[in-house]
Amino acid sequence: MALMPVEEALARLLGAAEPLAAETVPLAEAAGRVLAAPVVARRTTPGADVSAMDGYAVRAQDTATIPATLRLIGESAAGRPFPGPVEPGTAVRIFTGAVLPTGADAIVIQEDTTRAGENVTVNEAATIGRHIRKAGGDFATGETLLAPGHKLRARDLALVAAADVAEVRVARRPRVALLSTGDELVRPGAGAQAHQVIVSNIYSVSALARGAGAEVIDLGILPDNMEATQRGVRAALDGGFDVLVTTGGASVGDHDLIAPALTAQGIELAVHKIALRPGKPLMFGRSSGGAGTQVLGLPGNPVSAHVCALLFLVPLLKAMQGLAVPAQPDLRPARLGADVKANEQRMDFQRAEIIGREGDLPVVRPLPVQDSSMLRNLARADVLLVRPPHAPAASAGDPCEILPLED
Ligand SMILES: Nc1nc2c(c(=O)[nH]1)N[C@H]1C(S)=C(S)[C@@H](COP(=O)(O)OP(=O)(O)OC[C@H]3O[C@@H](n4cnc5c(N)ncnc54)[C@H](O)[C@@H]3O)O[C@H]1N2
Ligand code: MOO
Repeated sequence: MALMPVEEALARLLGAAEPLAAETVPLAEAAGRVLAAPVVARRTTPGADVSAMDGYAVRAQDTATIPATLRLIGESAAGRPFPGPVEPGTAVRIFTGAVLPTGADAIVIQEDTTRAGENVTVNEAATIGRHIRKAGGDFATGETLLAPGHKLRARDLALVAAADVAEVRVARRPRVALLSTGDELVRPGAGAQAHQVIVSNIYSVSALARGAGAEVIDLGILPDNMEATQRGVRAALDGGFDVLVTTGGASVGDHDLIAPALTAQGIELAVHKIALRPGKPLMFGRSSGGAGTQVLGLPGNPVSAHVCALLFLVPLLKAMQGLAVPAQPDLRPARLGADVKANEQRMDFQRAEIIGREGDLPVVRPLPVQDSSMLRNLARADVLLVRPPHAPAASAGDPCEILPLED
């Protein structure tokens, strides 16, 4: 059976992504949020010419012949400017960040002076503008500092604050609900027996979603019966979430109920089964009623769920917040550190380790176990080695592509 290419599935998913409404948040809560409006400076910074060093504000021409002894007439400290002008033959004691007094055109650092009471002797000639930060040298009132679609990083927050902007317009956080399915599933620490399986994939999937800016709510585990699955899915769709992520029950077995349950809720699956390993049973649809929840059905196998969340959920959440998202998986160049076999029709994301570097490129080698239920190698992997559909066999040293595992 021909499976949908990963690129097409991603294009359908991102094509259905609608931008979230904007909200205003105080700067202290804005880290990691995506701007919905530009940040425009509300002040010029520095607000005046200021000293960059501790020393003396002088007229440079007074120091043309050294040593030059000047009369101290006052002090300019940060927040307490000196009121009067610096006349010829005088100097003002000044500290880092303090406003340059009128008349002065240079700073002499204190290491280059000798102080004697009310006089200061300058031992190094000053040049005009030396150690002075000009007014507006950083930015000026009315300048656009950050554009919409920009994710606020720690350093941006300092810039926004310095621009006298106390709150920012950002995209609302996507609200994501997680629904696990499977009679065999129990919570970690709840005394799982041999025939049971511990719910693991939701922890990695929620961490990825939170890392992409979402608020995540775990709606629990549904048993493998149609009625309960229908009820659970309906309740989740009524919850007003932006995205519903289901895990498990995505494949073709008798107990794989997610696709029929979604269909019964009127959701048309725009994606169902893709040319991806791990992650073939991935499905995606959008509920037409209410909040228009996007539904992403992830396979139960925890490696498959994680890879699908990286490839699909993370870009979807970013796009909803207004971030620019590549139309294709964001692959990076690398070199093979081992021979690899020819690939079949599914794009293959193999857990791999970085074993060295060749020039700028990492050299990567697939880990020996690629089973999509095995978590130790996923945790151990440095990257995913990507093998395109129908790629021929390749040798150590050949170019290849990788997908970073953490954002
Ligand atoms: N005849 C076929 N069988 C299967 C196919 C196929 O095409 N034809 N596809 C296989 C592929 S590929 C995958 S991947 C799996 C995924 O199937 P499901 O999404 O239906 O997942 P389940 O059957 O519910 O579970 C699979 C496996 O994962 C465990 N699981 C489920 N949920 C969780 C969870 N929240 N945390 C940890 N582990 C979980 C579950 O116990 C199973 O062991 O189907 C293949 N079969
Ligand atoms: O594609 Mo499944 O995800 O092989 O394990």
